[in-house]
Amino acid sequence: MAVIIDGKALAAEVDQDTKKQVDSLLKRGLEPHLVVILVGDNEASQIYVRNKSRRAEKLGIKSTVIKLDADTSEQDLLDQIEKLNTDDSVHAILVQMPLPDQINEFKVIETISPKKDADGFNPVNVGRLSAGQMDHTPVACTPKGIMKMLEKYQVNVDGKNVVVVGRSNIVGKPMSYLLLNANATVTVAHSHTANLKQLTKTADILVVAVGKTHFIKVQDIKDDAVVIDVGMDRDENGKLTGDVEFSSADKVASFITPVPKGVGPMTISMLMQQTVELAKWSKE
Ligand SMILES: Nc1nc2c(c(=O)[nH]1)N[C@@H](CN(C=O)c1ccc(C(=O)N[C@@H](CCC(=O)O)C(=O)O)cc1)CN2
Repeated sequence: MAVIIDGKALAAEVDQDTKKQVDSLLKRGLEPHLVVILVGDNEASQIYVRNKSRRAEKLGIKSTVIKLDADTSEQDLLDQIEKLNTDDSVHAILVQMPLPDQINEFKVIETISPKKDADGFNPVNVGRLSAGQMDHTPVACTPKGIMKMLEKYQVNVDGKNVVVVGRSNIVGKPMSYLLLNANATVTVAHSHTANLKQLTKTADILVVAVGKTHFIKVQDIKDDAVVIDVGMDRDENGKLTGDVEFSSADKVASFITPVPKGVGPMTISMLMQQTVELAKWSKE
């Protein structure tokens, strides 16, 4: 039976450390400030944004939520971001994804100052990450949280064959760069990959981020593989499930993340940690 990687417990540990750092910054007169922009009324996004601002409050981080109507124009959103870029009291800016169709996601990400890029999605920061320049570089929070999990559970990635299934800008691509920077041999698979399930079966570490309930089953996993499930899907009964069929996968894996309480909780904790880092870097 696999060891279950407890994302909720680890997130609480990260938060404790973040709180200590916030307390010490507050003593020096620096109040980290995160601004989250939510466009529209996507139900899940509203919950995530609420959770982000509650967590920030709990840790002593100032958080401001800007809510914009679903029909907000791209230009209005870009203008709003430009204003925040020049506001010295703001250290971190995040635009909640997904965005309504009339708004070009890339233009939005490109407009956020790389120095205030809470999500690490700006192309300058993605470029730095891909070049292995990790110092003072914000990184996408979900992959960053996964690296933290692997470290905590002493999973050595150096020289391991890692297969990342999914090539999104939020998870798959930054995940592959982080693993490559840590000396893993990384293959990124996606919907056009030939013989995908044969490939996943070769992975020492398998990261799955495809958004399809139980896409990976026990027969697709190598014995003793480490399985990281980034999926957050709903099954036919509306129950939250992952991309991996946990009930069978945990019989062959050495380590596995559950859904919920696996990768998800780490995302917000890493966001809080990154907000504090951006505040610190702004004074260096
Ligand atoms: N600008 C961004 N937008 C989005 C991101 C992101 O990192 N930056 N990621 C996701 C949503 N997300 C944070 O924004 C997020 C999703 C899920 C969780 C989480 O803790 N999940 C829980 C279960 C929650 C539930 O019951 O529904 C878990 O897995 O245990 C945190 C953050 C897309 N947009």
